[in-house]
Amino acid sequence: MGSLANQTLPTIAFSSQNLEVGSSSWLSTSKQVVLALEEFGCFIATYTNFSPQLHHAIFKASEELFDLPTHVKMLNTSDTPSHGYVGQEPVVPLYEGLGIESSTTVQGVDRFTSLLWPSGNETFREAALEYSKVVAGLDKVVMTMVSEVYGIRSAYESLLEATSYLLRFIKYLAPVGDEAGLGIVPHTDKSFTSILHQRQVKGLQIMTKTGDWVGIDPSPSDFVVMAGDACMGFTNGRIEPSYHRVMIEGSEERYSLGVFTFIRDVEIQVPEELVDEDYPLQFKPFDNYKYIHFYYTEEGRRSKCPIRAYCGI
Ligand SMILES: O=C(O)CCC(=O)C(=O)O
Ligand SMILES: [Fe+2]
Repeated sequence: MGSLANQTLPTIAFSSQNLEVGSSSWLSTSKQVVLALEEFGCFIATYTNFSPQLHHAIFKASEELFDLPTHVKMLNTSDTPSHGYVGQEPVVPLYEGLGIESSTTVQGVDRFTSLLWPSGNETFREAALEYSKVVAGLDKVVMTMVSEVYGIRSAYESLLEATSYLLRFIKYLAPVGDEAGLGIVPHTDKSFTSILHQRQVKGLQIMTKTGDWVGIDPSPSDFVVMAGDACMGFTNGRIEPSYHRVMIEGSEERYSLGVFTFIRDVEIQVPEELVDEDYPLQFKPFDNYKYIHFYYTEEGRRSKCPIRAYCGI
């Protein structure tokens, strides 16, 4: 238990062949997606719509962002915990992150860019918007597949309309000394879904149902697609969120990116199709953002399964 297992997560390729909704390869990929999410809460997606140019552009933009003085980065504030600038935290001293809310919209990206670069930064702006849109496209494909397999397309489509995207830029310092350093504590995301992308330096680890940590190697075309706590509340417990952490080794800084989806202004409710004898109703309707605030209370922090503590039946 707790060791680093020599195991790999399922890898699923998303190419022009299986992206055609309703085609036979789309259906078989959908089943693979659901199996992977039910077993691991996540999987590795290789996405052909993602170009190496965009990979380079977004990480160059990230370096430029982190090179700004700390007092400028701290301008990135938010009403929602962990959505704005986080850095120099005693529990995770290697971690630094910034977030763009509504990052698939011109307004969201413009607001962030002009706050940090008052005289503008066109290359950053373009890379952030393009990256968010491409990754949001992958998220939509994945969740449409899940909703098709579960027979809940219309329930998912209502949530899709209310989806808000948060793009987080993350940087970890190299640990001092030879020991691996904790980059981010073991946790599940408070999101509906999360899509992570890493550059060069590995560090992301996922816990399997047998309690082993599995490391995920970075690749320029790979994304880690994860279910968050809100997805468990929607799927009536069928898909459990992925428990993960970051351990940093070696002398290189690590850069990663996360696109997190959250459902805004409408309550997440278990579709009636997902309630049966095997899965009696497990969650009351809940608000994704109120849930985040609950998580940051004493009770939320102490709870072993905060989503059940918040709205479990
Ligand atoms: O840096 C990573 O790869 C993971 C980040 C993460 O888990 C998070 O921001 O919630
Ligand atoms: Fe996470």
